[in-house]
This record gives sequence, structure tokens and C-alpha cells, in this order.
Amino acid sequence: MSELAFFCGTMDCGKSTLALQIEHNRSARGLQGVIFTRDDRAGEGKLSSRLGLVTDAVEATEGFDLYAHLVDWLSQGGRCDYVIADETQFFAPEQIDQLARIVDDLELDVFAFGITTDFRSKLFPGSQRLVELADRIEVLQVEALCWCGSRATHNARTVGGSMVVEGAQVVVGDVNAEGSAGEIGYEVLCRRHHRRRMTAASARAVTLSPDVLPVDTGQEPAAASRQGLDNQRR
Ligand SMILES: Nc1ncnc2c1ncn2[C@@H]1O[C@H](COP(=O)(O)OP(=O)(O)O)[C@@H](O)[C@H]1O
Ligand SMILES: Cc1cn([C@H]2C[C@H](O)[C@@H](COP(=O)(O)O)O2)c(=O)[nH]c1=O
Repeated sequence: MSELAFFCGTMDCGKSTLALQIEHNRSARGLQGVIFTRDDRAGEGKLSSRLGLVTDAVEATEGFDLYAHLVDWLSQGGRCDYVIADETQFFAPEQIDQLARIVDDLELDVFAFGITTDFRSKLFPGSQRLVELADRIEVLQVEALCWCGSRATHNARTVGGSMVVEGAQVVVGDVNAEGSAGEIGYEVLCRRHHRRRMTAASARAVTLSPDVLPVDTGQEPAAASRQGLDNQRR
């Protein structure tokens, strides 16, 4: 029986890589898929992974009907054995309903990939609909890590290394990507540090601050600095 599977996780945990692997394994066996995406960092009509692989995809723009697209494609003699949808957090809830209809009415497997929550740890509407409709939800097993070494479960948006909590829900961007001052970047954090708005840069700044270095312990500076970091981890 065909199914709607939702593969989710934080940014940078390997979702697009898995999407490309599923595509590779199936096409290597002669199957043909249709790939949808929206607002991939590599540009319009692309599905890309940080490992350097990229493939062409159909851009699911606002108002684009994924079910109608597939019916058109099939009725023109096109072939489709399965569907892959990446960056599904950006899809409208109606488009997720269309993915479910592709499973139910066209009897095709749909593999959907996306982050569940935004930089404020609120569900994206598309991801919420996937949680509501998916037959199967898989959290990716390659864990991204917070700077403290714990499993990263949340996505932070940063400006100048500091976490921000104001702004539009959708801003395409990358982890480790902050360039010029004021540019938006992202960093994955554990919940504790997301709640405290403590990014790698702000933890480093606190650790190095003279305020938190014990002055009369007789410790070596390196040991004192480590102790400051331990305090932040707690
Ligand atoms: N230079 C590298 N060497 C090995 N693995 C890498 C490298 N760069 C990225 N990765 C892997 O790729 C993952 C990101 O894959 P990607 O599919 O782009 O993530 P997502 O789609 O979830 O944002 C990282 O978590 C890491 O496991
Ligand atoms: C948290 C968050 C992320 N985004 C954007 C940033 C990236 O372009 C994508 C996630 O892509 P990835 O392949 O999973 O790394 O989503 C956003 O627009 N708003 C957010 O709050």
C-alpha cells in the first residue's frame, strides 16, 4: 500500500541527502520519480544537499497544484512511480493535502522532507499539515549537534552570531553562513540553549568575559575558561 512518509529533523541533519539517496536508489532500478521542492538554497527548480549533490525538481510555487500537475503529466503519457517533496515546510497546507491525494487516488508513494519548526520553535503550516496527514513520520537519525554537544532539536536564526526572535517566518539561508554584518544565518541548538538564546558565539563571549572568570582560585587561565564553559552548559 502506498504511503505519505514525512522525514523531518533540524536544518543540516541530512534530509536533502536522504531525498537524493531515495531518488538514486529507485532510478537505479528503472523507476521514475517526480521531485517537487520550494525555495531550495541552490535556486529555483533544484533539490540540493550540502554534500554537493543536486538534481532538477519541479518548483512548487504558491498556488501550484501538485495533484493536478501529476494528473496532467500522467495523462500526457508521462511516467511516475513515486514522488519526492523537499523543503515541505514552505508548502501551503493545501499542497500537503494534494500530496496525500496523490497517495490515495494515484496510489503512489510520497516521500516528504522538511524541518518541523521555525526559528521561534513554532510549527510551519506545511509541516503541521504533514504531521496531521502523514502515514509515517521519521525523525532523521544522523543527529545535528548543539555547540554544547547535546542533540540539536531546534533551529535558531542569528544576526551577528546572536539569536533573534523577531522577523518573517520564511528567510532562505544556511547554517555557518553569516557573512557581512547584519546578514541572517542559522544555527541548530538543543532546547535548553534555544530557550536561553545561547548560540556558539554568545556562549564563547560569555566564557571569555572577565566577569565570569574566577580571579582568586589560583587556576590556570585555560582551566578557568573551561569552568566558565561548563557553567554555561548547565
Ligand atoms: N564536508 C562534509 N563531510 C561529510 N559530511 C558532510 C559534510 N558537509 C555536510 N555533511 C553532512 O551533510 C549533512 C547535511 O545534509 P543536507 O542534506 O544538506 O541537510 P538538510 O537537508 O537536512 O539541511 C550534515 O549534517 C552532515 O552530516
Ligand atoms: C528555521 C528556519 C529556516 N528557514 C529556512 C532556511 C533554509 O533555507 C530552510 C531550511 O533548509 P534545510 O535544507 O533544512 O537546511 O528553511 C526559514 O525560512 N525560517 C526559519 O525559521
